[in-house]
Amino acid sequence: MSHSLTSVFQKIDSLKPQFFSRLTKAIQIPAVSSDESLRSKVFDKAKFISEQLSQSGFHDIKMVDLGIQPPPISTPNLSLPPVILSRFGSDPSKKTVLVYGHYDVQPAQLEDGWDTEPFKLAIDEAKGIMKGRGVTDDTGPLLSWINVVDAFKASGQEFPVNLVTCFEGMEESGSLKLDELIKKEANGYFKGVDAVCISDNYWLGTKKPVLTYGLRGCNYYQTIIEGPTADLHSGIFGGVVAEPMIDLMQVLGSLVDSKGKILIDGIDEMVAPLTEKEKALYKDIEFSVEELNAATGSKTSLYDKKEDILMHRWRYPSLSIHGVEGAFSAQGAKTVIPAKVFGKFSIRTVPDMDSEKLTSLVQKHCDAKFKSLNSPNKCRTELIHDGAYWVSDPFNAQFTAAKKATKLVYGVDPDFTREGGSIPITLTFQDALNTSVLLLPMGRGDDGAHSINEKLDISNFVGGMKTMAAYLQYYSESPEN
Ligand SMILES: NCC(=O)N[C@@H](Cc1c[nH]cn1)C(=O)O
Ligand SMILES: [Zn+2]
Ligand SMILES: [Zn+2]
Repeated sequence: MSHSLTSVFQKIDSLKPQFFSRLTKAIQIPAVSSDESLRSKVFDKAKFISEQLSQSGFHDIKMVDLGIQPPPISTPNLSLPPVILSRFGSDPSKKTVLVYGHYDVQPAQLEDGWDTEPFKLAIDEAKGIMKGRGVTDDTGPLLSWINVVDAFKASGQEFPVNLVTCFEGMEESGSLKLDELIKKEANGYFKGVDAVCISDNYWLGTKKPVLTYGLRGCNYYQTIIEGPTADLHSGIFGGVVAEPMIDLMQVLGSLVDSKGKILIDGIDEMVAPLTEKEKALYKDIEFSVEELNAATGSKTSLYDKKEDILMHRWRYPSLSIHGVEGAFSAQGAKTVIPAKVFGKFSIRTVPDMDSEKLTSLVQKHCDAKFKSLNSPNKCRTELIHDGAYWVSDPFNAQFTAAKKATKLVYGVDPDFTREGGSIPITLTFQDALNTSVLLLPMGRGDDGAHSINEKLDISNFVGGMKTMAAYLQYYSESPEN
């Protein structure tokens, strides 16, 4: 290892208490982008992050206002959270790396089944884990870029690249309007960016580090069914009015079967065929059905073979039903007929699916199913947001640098994986900035992102920061862009 990286790694180890403290302060802000009542908290977290950037010596810090959130939305004139742009260094002789992350988080409540308060970071050094909403997705990795700068500075080593940050607060809600900003700033704030790195996904399993070159996209829908003008007593009106929830259950139930097969006509035809070359890639990836079962805490896998699991996570679409707004969902036994219900579902998209065509197939399917019910209620299905899939070629300078960095930190070559989740803005970065994008995950496949008891292993936090540092160093030394 080069002398400079040795001393940076030592600083990453010795600054750990400061990094814990920074993470603790960030996690306690409930920056849930999907909860309109918590929007001010998302703004508070943006402010906290900009203060951290400033304290660590970043400059040209801009809190970019993206305006008002577009519909569908319940709160009128709700402002979108700012995008935080900043720089560390502007030396024309160095390469420039843009790092993207998101500071918003998924909702979380103790009652959902968390062992500890979700918005209070629980650090268990004995077990080697930290628990809290956002710790792995994506607050921990986002702050790590700032931590890495601190470690270089404390070690007295020159920072190897110019760093540009693009941190957003709406990723968990579709990255609304970020597209426009990136296109607008491609020749402005982002001019001269050589590479984009995103740390916002996970290792496939729990042992082997990975580098990621593909993501599925996500089209998120709601089917709205309305009838009575107000919720009704089911003893008085049950059996004599058409109930929106009964209609909705049938529409939602017609979308997918229990084996995960999507029942909407025309979708299979849009999926790129599997080639022999691609098929061969799956066999060398380290993963098993046992790892999947361990991550879900159950034996509910639809497939036994590794190849089937990976293909259905990475290269085939899936449809998930998430919940119903407007319906009774609390404890107890409320005898209500909900008057207006919003059924939420999403489709993870893959090459070569077209978002607009998909939406028209989904609407056609839902309309036809509802019509077949002969209900007097009203039904419509709308797209809430969509985000593109992304698949790239992992044989370039930054993947090579990240591979070398991973080997240095973890002692093994990483697997090259795709991801079942989505980061809507990835393709926009690649196209608008005309650069390669690297996904450099920090956490493990069993971290529980979006779930209860979200965690990040301390070894992954520290190892992840060292990998980031070494990747930047090696990329800066690469003869190619
Ligand atoms: N860590 C990435 C992530 O969790 N992404 C979200 C993004 C999203 C939200 N709605 C649509 N896409 C994901 O669910 O994959
Ligand atoms: Zn994320
Ligand atoms: Zn997420």
